[in-house]
Amino acid sequence: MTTWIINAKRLSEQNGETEIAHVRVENGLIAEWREGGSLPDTTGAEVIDARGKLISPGLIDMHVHLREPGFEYKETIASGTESAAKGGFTTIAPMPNTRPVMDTPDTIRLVLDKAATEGVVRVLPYAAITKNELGRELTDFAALKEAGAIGFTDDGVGVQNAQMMKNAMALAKSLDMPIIAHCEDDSLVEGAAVSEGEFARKHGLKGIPNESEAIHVGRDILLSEATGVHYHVCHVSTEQSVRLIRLGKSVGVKVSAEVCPHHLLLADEDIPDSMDANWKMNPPLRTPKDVEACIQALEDGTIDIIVTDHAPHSEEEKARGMERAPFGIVGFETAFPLLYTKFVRTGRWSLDFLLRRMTSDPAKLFRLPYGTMAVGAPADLILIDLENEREVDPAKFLTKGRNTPFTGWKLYGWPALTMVNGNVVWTEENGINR
Ligand SMILES: NC(=O)N[C@@H](CC(=O)O)C(=O)O
Ligand SMILES: [Zn+2]
Ligand SMILES: [Zn+2]
Repeated sequence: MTTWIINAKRLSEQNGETEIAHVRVENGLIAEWREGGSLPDTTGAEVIDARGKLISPGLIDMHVHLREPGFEYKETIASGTESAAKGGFTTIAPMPNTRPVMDTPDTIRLVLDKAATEGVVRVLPYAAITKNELGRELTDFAALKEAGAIGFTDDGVGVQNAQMMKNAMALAKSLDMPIIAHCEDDSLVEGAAVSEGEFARKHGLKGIPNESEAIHVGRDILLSEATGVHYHVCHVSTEQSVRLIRLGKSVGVKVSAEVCPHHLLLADEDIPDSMDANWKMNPPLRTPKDVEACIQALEDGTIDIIVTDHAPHSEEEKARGMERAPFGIVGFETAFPLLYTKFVRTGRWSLDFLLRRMTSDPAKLFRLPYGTMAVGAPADLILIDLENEREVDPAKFLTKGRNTPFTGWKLYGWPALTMVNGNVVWTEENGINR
């Protein structure tokens, strides 16, 4: 089947300017690009008129929670991938903290099968480092890799024991697989819900200190140096972590890192006094100094990629209040508009920079054949409307989660069409297309 997307705005690789381009998609692959004003011959093809919207490789999100199996009331593979498609994501990597935990080949296969039959975007699952994410016994890495896992992580909790982490890294290295780490030292956290700082002091709450994250980052960089594994730090939120990752990179350790939109845009002092638990996530919102450190780290390449850490929870769970509600906020349907509006439209970043950190950079880091619009590549393409301002309205989300601190924010940069493997899976006009 042939599809032409005509009259799209494309960023030029040479100078970052935009130019009008037309792309032919053939059998799921990008087949041909034409530049300029004159239209190609589209006889016999399906034609999508982009009407000047931006065309980009589909976004790639290497840290998400789809909740299936086990927590279908929070999200399913169907609802989560639909939400991803609406957010412009064509490839997503779900975390294994499901029920059961994705710690066996069968669970990995179940997720892949469900994604193939019920999902609308590409799903690349991680498997757990330890059985049931309890930190006691390693999973069968070789069998999990064989089943289709793309890396190992106990996201949701930190691996508390250094020897366990070192063994995991050595085994992952022998299989040429990455270790992805949620960095959190439990002994320093002790049931706190928000960061140690302004907000915690004002409300007399126990705080999560910055060191609880950075201690694991520092430990694991040393273990990565010792084992040679590709070690990837989840959701960096502190200036201290940034400093350690920068140091690790400077001495040649294979360390990489990711950051979430909320840690680039919000600080603990922004949390409303109403103690709305839609502002509760792990790691917590830190100080403005940490926020600026994360932004600069992303800019200078210390932090490699942007992820959402899309973490849906039910309204009932989030209504339990700041101290009792679970950690996490949804992310797919606000990520690009937030960053485009707050960093590109304000002039701090180029559009090219933002897109690279959400497309080609994650693809390169995890050696995936996506995140590119080169001829021959899978046609994972999105159209983005850069001109129209719209308000964030959780009632319109496709995710089951309504847990976002960004309700009411007025943003630009809304995805308008998402194509995966040459199939249009979502459009703004007609919604999901299976
Ligand atoms: N980020 C969160 O606040 N929550 C995540 C777990 C995690 O990413 O650590 C979740 O599974 O809900
Ligand atoms: Zn985590
Ligand atoms: Zn997570």
